[in-house]
Amino acid sequence: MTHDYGMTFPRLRDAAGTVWRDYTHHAFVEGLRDGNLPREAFLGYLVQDYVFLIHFARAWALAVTKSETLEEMRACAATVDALVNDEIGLHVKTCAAAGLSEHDLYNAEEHPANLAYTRYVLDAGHSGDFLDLLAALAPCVMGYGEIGARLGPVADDHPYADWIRTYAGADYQQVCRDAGALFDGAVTRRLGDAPMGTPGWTRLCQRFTTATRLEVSFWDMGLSFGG
Ligand SMILES: Cc1ncc(CN)c(N)n1
Repeated sequence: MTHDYGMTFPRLRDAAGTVWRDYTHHAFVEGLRDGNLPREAFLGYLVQDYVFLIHFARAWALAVTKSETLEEMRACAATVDALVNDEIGLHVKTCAAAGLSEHDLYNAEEHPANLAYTRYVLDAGHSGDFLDLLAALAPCVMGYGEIGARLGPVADDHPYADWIRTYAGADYQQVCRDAGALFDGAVTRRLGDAPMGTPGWTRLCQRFTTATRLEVSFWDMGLSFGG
């Protein structure tokens, strides 16, 4: 499946092998698709995902500081904005309907799977360079883009219509295309026109695949809330 998320992303996705499918076709995702995911699993996941997005936005803010060009800074800053001002609105609205305030969400205790993922991404940025960080960030952005595109469009009475529409929607798909263009430009700038085969490329593949595995663990965590 291709959604015009640039050239770098599909190469890293292919290098990740079956782990990518484990993530994008996980039982949790299939439960969202057919509507049979238990509500407790969804809400437990959503609370954790709110906290995830807070730390994920911190990681994109770190990417602003690791940028080498104004164009890179602007693209990373726009992603911080999309996370804390758009995507998170889904979580706030859905959880409010279930009786949870944003204060409750912000102060929720982090599940170890959540902690492992977000701190891995932040560490990729602290211990590595801009590309290390982008490679760790990419599975999150583009994976949900692929999932949303596959699960949408959806009927109004689907139990997970809001979630699916958020990721299938034009705004989120644009975030994915912008991130893909950012990634392509950053790779060309730092690794040249033929990045595959460079030592830097091998590291990117490792970062991307590890972050994808952490996405699988995140869905596993979500299912564990289902009782
Ligand atoms: C764990 C996770 N991964 C990705 C996304 C999509 N931004 C998300 N909300 N949560």
